[in-house]
Amino acid sequence: MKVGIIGATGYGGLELIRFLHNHQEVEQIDLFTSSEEGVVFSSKFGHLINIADTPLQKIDYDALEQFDVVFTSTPSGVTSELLPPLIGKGPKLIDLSGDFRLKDLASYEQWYGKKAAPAEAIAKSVYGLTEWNAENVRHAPLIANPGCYPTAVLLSLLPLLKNRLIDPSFLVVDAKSGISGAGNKPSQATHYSEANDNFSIYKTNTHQHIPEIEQAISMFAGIDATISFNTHLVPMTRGILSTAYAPVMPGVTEAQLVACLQEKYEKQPFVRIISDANGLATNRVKGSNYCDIFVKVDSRTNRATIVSVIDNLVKGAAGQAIQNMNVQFDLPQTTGLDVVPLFI
Ligand SMILES: NC(=O)C1=CN([C@@H]2O[C@H](COP(=O)(O)OP(=O)(O)OC[C@H]3O[C@@H](n4cnc5c(N)ncnc54)[C@H](OP(=O)(O)O)[C@@H]3O)[C@@H](O)[C@H]2O)C=CC1
Ligand SMILES: CC(=O)N[C@@H](CCC(=O)OP(=O)(O)O)C(=O)O
Repeated sequence: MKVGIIGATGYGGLELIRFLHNHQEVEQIDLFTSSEEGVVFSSKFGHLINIADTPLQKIDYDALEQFDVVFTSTPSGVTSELLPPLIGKGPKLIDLSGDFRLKDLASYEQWYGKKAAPAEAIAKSVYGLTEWNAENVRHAPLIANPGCYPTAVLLSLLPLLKNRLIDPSFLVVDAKSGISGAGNKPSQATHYSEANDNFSIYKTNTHQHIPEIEQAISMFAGIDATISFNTHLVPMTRGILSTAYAPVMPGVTEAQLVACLQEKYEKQPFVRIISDANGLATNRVKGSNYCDIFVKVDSRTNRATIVSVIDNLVKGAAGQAIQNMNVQFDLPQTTGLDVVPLFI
């Protein structure tokens, strides 16, 4: 397979290269840039010497049409303009940004504060939450790869919501992310002296992933839910830990919640249901495509505590994107992604 990556110099792009390099069906990886044409990639990223010694190429439609797959890992507002002319032209398109996730254009413009992609292009995109949408992913010309937080939140909540085991009218999600979630562009919030030894809430009640999570709950669980969702910055590089709270439906036991999650994911290679929360931490999945999930009912409040962890750059971005590529090319989902988490 011949693969192109636009946004290769970003964190998502670097993770795509790391996994695609070890993917046995990928024989060529070309790297594209909007700002550093001609720069030899390994001269910029020394850890890739003898691995990616090719020059960065200018983004060019004729060149892009020759690939089997084009990944885009660019800031929001870029692919809404860049990708529509390429849809159906040859390569499968897998977009890591939020530009094609929301089916409602007004919602995108409200939450992202940017102009939405053309309606016809959005209509052709398929939401790439692999464990829930593989059949549609297989045939899609354009995959909207899910956001990092929505991946962690949805994988843990959807089975319980779909089976009506928890009450969707009171869903509270408290999520925390490592700093690489903000990408490679420095900012005040990610400045070492302000992020290190600190813990902060951000985008309070206004995070752009709220409509994405609500849309997916409607799409996959058939429920119109309104969630409380907040995000926090943790002084670590990678990882997301999401803690959700929801009332348990009358008569439902903890054992039923666990069984529901186990049944949904028993044949899915990347989702693991954990029986003991002790040790449930981002380092269990660091560098890997795993999502680990734990559920426990608080018998005093009759509310369930539902916890999930992912690596934001892998299952939350590049790993899931390659998992979707594997589905599209009828390869085992684990191809190129079968790595042991780093842990330390
Ligand atoms: N970081 C994460 O954990 C996650 C990120 N995402 C999403 O994935 C996308 C990429 O994220 P991330 O890798 O962190 O971002 P980065 O900021 O690290 O990298 C983005 C890259 O996009 C390229 N770029 C910037 N502007 C343009 C443009 N106008 N046209 C083409 N390319 C451009 C840049 O490369 P160059 O200058 O060489 O063109 C840059 O290196 C974002 O939309 C992000 O929201 C999704 C899930 C998780
Ligand atoms: C820590 C941090 O800043 N994380 C980013 C993740 C953004 C992201 O992944 O953006 P899209 O999915 O919307 O493209 C954030 O919370 O906005």
